Amino acid sequence: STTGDKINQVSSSSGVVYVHSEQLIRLCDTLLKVPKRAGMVHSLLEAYGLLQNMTVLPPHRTTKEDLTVFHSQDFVDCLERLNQEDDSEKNEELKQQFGLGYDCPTIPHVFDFVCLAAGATLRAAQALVNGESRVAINWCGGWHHAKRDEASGFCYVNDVVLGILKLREKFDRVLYLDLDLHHGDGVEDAFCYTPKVLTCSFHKYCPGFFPGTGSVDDVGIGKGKFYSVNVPLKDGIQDNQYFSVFCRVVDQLKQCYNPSAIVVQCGADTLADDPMQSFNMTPTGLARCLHHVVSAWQLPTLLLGGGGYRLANTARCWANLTATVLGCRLPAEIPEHEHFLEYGPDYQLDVSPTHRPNLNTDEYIEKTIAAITENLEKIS
Ligand SMILES: CN(c1ccc(C(=O)NO)cc1)S(=O)(=O)c1ccc(-c2ccccn2)s1
Ligand SMILES: [Zn+2]
Repeated sequence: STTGDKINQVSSSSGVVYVHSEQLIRLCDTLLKVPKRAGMVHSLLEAYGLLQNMTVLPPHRTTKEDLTVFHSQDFVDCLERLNQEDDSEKNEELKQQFGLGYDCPTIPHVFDFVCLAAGATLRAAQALVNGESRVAINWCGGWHHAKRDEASGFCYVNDVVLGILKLREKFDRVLYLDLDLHHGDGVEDAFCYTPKVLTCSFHKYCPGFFPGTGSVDDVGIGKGKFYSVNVPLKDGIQDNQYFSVFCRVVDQLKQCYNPSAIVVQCGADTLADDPMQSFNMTPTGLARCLHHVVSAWQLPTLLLGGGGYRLANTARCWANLTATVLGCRLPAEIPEHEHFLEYGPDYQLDVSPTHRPNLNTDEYIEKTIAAITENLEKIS
């Protein structure tokens, strides 16, 4: 019947995998810096009817072996030991050793969280490797600061590195784009010696701002030299200027690196009104950037979450990005659903920029892009 055809037509044509499970949401909702955010994101996607257009798959339950593909055995053993909430003295010293102190306090069931968050990114990457879809999404991933043997910057596991290593089983050259407000240091460090993964991070860069790395002169090492790209920006940047910088950089990367797959970390702490009070972006601005690479390039694409501390705005942003890759428009009114009241007082999908000075002068932007262009000439 035509109805049946229409339903088949929608699911097969979108070719988007969305990794989800109630347990994944439950564990992510316990994260101290983004409490309940995972549940808000998922229920907004559901309220907008976006889940019907995607293939929803459960995360892999990763084993310790899956995690030690990148992380050290000692670090993974420590996370497993801390899984039961246990604040005994002997653990205090152990925690310090693995960065589980200040920014990354141990949450209950931290090992269960790590296994499912990484497992969701690995299942998404596997879908691209298997050819099950062209786009795969894990909004519970994108923890880009975690190091091989240390938690850092609210990140307990580097699911991004694990996902990229999974993609490398099939794709020769992986381009990593990090749109989070913060430098994607953990991912850059993991791949700074190899030309097989080109990491490109757009982030706030100024004295004293976490993590402090990611200057334009930070280009990678050895065989990886010029395969780390950094786009350091100042406070107050808005949609149009960001989109212009974004296109001028990524179009060069497409041309001179010719990636076979891309990974985009879509951290939403760049949005206007985020508690980080830094950039002045809107979900529409980020969606234009994503559309430029995902829809125009038609490459296997892995989309991940990240920062974003105004929780309703982060949900608005990732719903917008999900609709963008599905090619469908969302009504401007937030639909009635469990978390509806969190979207007051306007209950609108879009977020407006605030009135804040933009410190990114045209001269600064031109100088930065010129330096990046000069570096990229070395790999053309
Ligand atoms: C540990 N830090 C990070 C690390 C990573 C991020 C991040 O989002 N990375 O993508 C943000 C802050 S930090 O030292 O800058 C901060 C800790 C707490 C911060 C805070 C908390 C509330 C409002 C504003 N800032 S910033
Ligand atoms: Zn961030």
